[in-house]
Amino acid sequence: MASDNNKLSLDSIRDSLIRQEDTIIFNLIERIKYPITPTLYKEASSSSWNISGSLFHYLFQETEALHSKVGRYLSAEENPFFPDKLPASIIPPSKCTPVLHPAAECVNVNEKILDVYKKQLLPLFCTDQADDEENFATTASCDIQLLQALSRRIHYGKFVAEVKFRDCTDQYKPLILAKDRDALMKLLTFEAVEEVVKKRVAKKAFVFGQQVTLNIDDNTKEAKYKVDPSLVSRLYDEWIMPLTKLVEVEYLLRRLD
Ligand SMILES: O=C(O)C(=O)C[C@]1(C(=O)O)C=C[C@@H](O)C=C1
Repeated sequence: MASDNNKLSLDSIRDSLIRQEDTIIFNLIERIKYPITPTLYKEASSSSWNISGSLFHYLFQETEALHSKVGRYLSAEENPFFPDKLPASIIPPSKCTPVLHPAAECVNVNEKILDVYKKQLLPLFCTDQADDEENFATTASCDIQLLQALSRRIHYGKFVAEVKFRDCTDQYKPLILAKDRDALMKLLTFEAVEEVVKKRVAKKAFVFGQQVTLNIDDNTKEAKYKVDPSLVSRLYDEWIMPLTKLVEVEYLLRRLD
């Protein structure tokens, strides 16, 4: 969708952001089935595993390398976490006209996303602090899928910014030329939209995280949810939307290069 210039509108981009909420919430529910598993993220040098860095880092880098070979990062919607380590794609690039300005390639906030994920999000969502040795690989695979979904959503800010720039070039141009970050941030912010996003993701977390049973008596029991809806709302409020807006500003600042 985001590679089709004709269909580019703020509504279509927002529809995609809404659909991506489902992916993020389902991936979050999958990841928090497992405990935090701190050993996964520790340097493996002290263990008998023959790798440098942590097991999580090793699996993530190898996963990205494999995905790169089959063309994942040729898509403007995908942004690698380890851009310096990617092998070339065996698939040729698409012949479609790119939607984004070429400077989009320089905007990548994955380092920040990874830092926030390990230091703030995992401790917030995973209530069990233990290790689950039997599920190291499965847990790390869940991390990778969730991080890729978060990264895709946050970097979608480039498409949002492109549409806003095309729709209101006269308003954006002087602010870009003046490199006025604060004014750009103000112009691209829609507080009413953000309020709706926060409410909708909480409702989705509530609906997707319910225990579904066929027994009518179970409805009277106290409901248990797989993820706390208020935390999902906070995830969007404190991390996902601010980082999306950061991507929007960074993209706009380069839009006239
Ligand atoms: O929908 C937009 O206009 C966006 O820029 C996306 C988004 C978001 O991240 O959801 C970010 C900033 C706006 O204030 C509202 C929503």
